[in-house]
Amino acid sequence: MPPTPLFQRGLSSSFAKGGLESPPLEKGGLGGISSDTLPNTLFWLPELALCSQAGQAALILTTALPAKRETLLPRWLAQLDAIVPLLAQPALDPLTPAHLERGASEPDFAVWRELVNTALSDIALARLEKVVIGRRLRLEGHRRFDLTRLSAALRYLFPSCQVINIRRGVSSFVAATPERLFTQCRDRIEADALAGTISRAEDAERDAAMTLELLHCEKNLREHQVVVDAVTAALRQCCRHLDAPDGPRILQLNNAQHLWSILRGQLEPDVDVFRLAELLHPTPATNGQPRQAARTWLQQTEPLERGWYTGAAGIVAPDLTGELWVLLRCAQINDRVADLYAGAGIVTGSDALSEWQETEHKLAAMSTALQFA
Ligand SMILES: C=C(O[C@H]1C=CC=C(C(=O)O)[C@@H]1O)C(=O)O
Repeated sequence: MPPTPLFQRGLSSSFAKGGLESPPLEKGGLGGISSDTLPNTLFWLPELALCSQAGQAALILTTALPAKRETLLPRWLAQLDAIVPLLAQPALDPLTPAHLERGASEPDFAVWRELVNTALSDIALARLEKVVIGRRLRLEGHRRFDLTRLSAALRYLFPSCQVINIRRGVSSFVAATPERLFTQCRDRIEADALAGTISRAEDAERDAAMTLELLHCEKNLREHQVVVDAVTAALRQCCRHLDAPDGPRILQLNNAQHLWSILRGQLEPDVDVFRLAELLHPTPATNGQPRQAARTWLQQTEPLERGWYTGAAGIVAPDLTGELWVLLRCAQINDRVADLYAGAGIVTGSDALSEWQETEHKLAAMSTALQFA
């Protein structure tokens, strides 16, 4: 029986929320960025936070000092009066699925094929072991996307994923990600290694055969092992004890199935969420291996501004422990326009067309949900 996870998959407590784009902290700070765009790092300290964990609930109230007690209490009570009824709101009536216009892919397939072949040559020359190439697809709706409905659709379609919705002015970044960077609870850490993908089949027998195929596919197992090794090496730098990797097992989503290992360890004292993010992000599930060579390769070769795609977002508790998720299966949304992102890991044995098809399956996660938004 697999060990019980520290937290169920999902944000289980909430205090400060943070996020960063990928690669983090390389394109200047927050200064000069309008409130309608997503800067490279965001950190929110909510005035009201409702937490529930292990059967206990708490309300955390925060204010900037100096503050007057006489005005603070009525303000918090008014905010609670406004928020609490929203928690019990009935589900929205479903909309009919909308047709979405498919726009350009950046890169298109011809350029993608060249990129994959360049990556394969660099891998053959031992400049890289693995690199994850990303693409962006624009979809346009006939109505303005409703983000509440979108989150509801994503939660329904992807119950094992973490739905993240970062709103800033007219621009939003939404993800239903299957990949947790880590969960830290006191001195324990759990991190996901998620890499190696096959699609799903409608027919149950065929679907089961595909699962077996993935579990025994040499190329996918190698692609996965690169991530397990890199996460293990990162955790060794901050753990006094590491369990043997738990996996690979299969994580099944309705549009794809992945090889998934969980890495667990006991942390050295005083390791906080920021140190863990620095050590673990980005893993070779989104960047490549060796880390710096892959990052340089992507900066020089990938014709794409990734923005928040492959960045990370999550929560930081008052004791500076927390949980971060990798921003995958995501879209940047502005009114009726959504830019969807997906990528695929390239290792020896990868083929441009199958990797492209894999990104199509990954993009389908968000495009399906957007039809109902
Ligand atoms: C980079 C993505 O997925 C990662 C996570 C799971 C499987 C992956 C793969 O098989 O390539 C990727 O490493 C993405 O969804 O854009």
